[in-house]
Amino acid sequence: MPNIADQRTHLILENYIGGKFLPCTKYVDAYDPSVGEVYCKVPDSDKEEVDAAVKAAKEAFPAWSCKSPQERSYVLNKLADLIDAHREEFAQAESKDQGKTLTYARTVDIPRSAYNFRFFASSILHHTTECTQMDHMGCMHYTVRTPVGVAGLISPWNFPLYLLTWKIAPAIAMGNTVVAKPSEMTSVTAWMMCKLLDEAGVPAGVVNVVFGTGPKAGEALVSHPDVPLISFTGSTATAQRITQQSAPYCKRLSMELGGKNPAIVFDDANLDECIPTTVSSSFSNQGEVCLCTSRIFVQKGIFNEFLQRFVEAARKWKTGVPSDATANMGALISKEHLGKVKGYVTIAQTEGGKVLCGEGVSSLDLPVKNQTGYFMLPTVITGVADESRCMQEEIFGPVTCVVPFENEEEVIQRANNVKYGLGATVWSRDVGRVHRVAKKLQAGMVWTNCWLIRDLILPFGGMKFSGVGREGGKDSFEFFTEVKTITIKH
Ligand SMILES: NC(=O)C1=CN([C@@H]2O[C@H](COP(=O)(O)OP(=O)(O)OC[C@H]3O[C@@H](n4cnc5c(N)ncnc54)[C@H](O)[C@@H]3O)[C@@H](O)[C@H]2O)C=CC1
Ligand SMILES: N/C(=C\C=C\C(=O)O)C(=O)O
Repeated sequence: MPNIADQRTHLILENYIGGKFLPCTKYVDAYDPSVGEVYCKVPDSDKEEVDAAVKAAKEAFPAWSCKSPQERSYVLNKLADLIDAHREEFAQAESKDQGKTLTYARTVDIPRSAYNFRFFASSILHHTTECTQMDHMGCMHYTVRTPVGVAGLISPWNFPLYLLTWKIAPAIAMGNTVVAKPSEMTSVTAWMMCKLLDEAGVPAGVVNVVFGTGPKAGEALVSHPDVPLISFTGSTATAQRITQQSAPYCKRLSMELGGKNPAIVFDDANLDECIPTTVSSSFSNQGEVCLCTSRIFVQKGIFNEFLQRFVEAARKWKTGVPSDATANMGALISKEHLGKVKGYVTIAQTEGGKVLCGEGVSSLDLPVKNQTGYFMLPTVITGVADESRCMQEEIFGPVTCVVPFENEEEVIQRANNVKYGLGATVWSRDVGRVHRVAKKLQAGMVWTNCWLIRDLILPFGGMKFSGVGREGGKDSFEFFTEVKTITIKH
């Protein structure tokens, strides 16, 4: 396994098709966001490479889909063990490729990537199907589930290995074969994972990874007639494009998209818990998490106290080089993305907002070699109207807005007043209120008095423009399998 952090020349990735690493004729550049320099060449795959990968996946399907759940489970567990055994190399690579802190990659991304395989290795052993009796007709009905075929998996750059394995693991556990396309900006850990597949016992062709851009490799996969199912995580705009492109083939789609997630803080909230958790929910992973809080509604009676304590805590949330063990936040993914996120701070000011800390208020303290990196301070804004762009659009960076509210009915209506519906947090000691509010919020996931505690057995996904369908436990089982009803007259 190469140590990416020690790489002195450009790393050159290869596609992984039919169990073989294959060079490409063209490449795109991938940057190290902490210095703003190219360090990796990623295959710029096109239809030809995608066709070859789909062919390999199609050929591998009959044998893999006939294996027992126990056999597939064994392979998935082995792969999880191998990722764990190489956890440090993976974490170093993820941090360099994505800009996130090494601590975050070590404690979140990579352990959870291994766990994705472990979780679906176990869950595939415990699924059951339905059976009903119709004695008056002398028959019984039951259902069977079979894998769908070649799954097309498209993943983004914010949790490169974690979100890719969140798709690969259930797909192959259920007996599908896959063609995956990671983000062209963060492809390294997917390539490293391919190096472990053979040793884990994944037969050639079961997992194929084609690297490249969305418009070329991504669209070739989406519009391939032999790929009946697409699981996608990324932006709403891309999801709309995928929906259009796959429409002629009536593909099965699962879409996990953006968010504009509210935190609602009632006046009886435990601020000692709420403030550090809301700082973390706003700025974790540089705010590059679909579930990050970006609108904080605080009840009027505690608004001033909350704001003062929240800004104080945000100022202590340290932006630093990814290897700095004391840093809470590393670099953003790209120069363009940094420009976009900073642009929202300017927009907020033109819309009457006041920047209380972060961008434009304090300056960054970074080593000389990192001054060309894509860093930004955690930024808190207040004084913006609900209709302002910062309160409506997904920023996907370390920028959050804090605004006051009067009462329960009003805040529910205001929290729901966006096109997204992914996650929300509610802070209150009143159990009745928590239940009422959680039920009325238009969000796929509501955390009360906490944030982002996950049980992978439960549904994950959003409503409105935040997604189509759910994944996790039973939902992944249903998405990655076809159901058939069989009737027997006895
Ligand atoms: N999980 C989430 O909610 C994420 C949301 N975003 C949002 O999206 C914005 C743009 O980020 P991008 O990286 O450009 O996201 P994106 O949606 O363009 O990219 C996600 C994946 O889709 C692929 N892709 C792009 N166009 C495609 C197409 N036409 N057909 C098939 N695949 C395609 C990309 O190559 C990548 O693998 C971010 O600023 C953020 O607001 C980005 C990443 C993750
Ligand atoms: N899907 C995303 C995050 C998932 C986090 C988790 O499972 O804990 C995203 O940011 O796209």
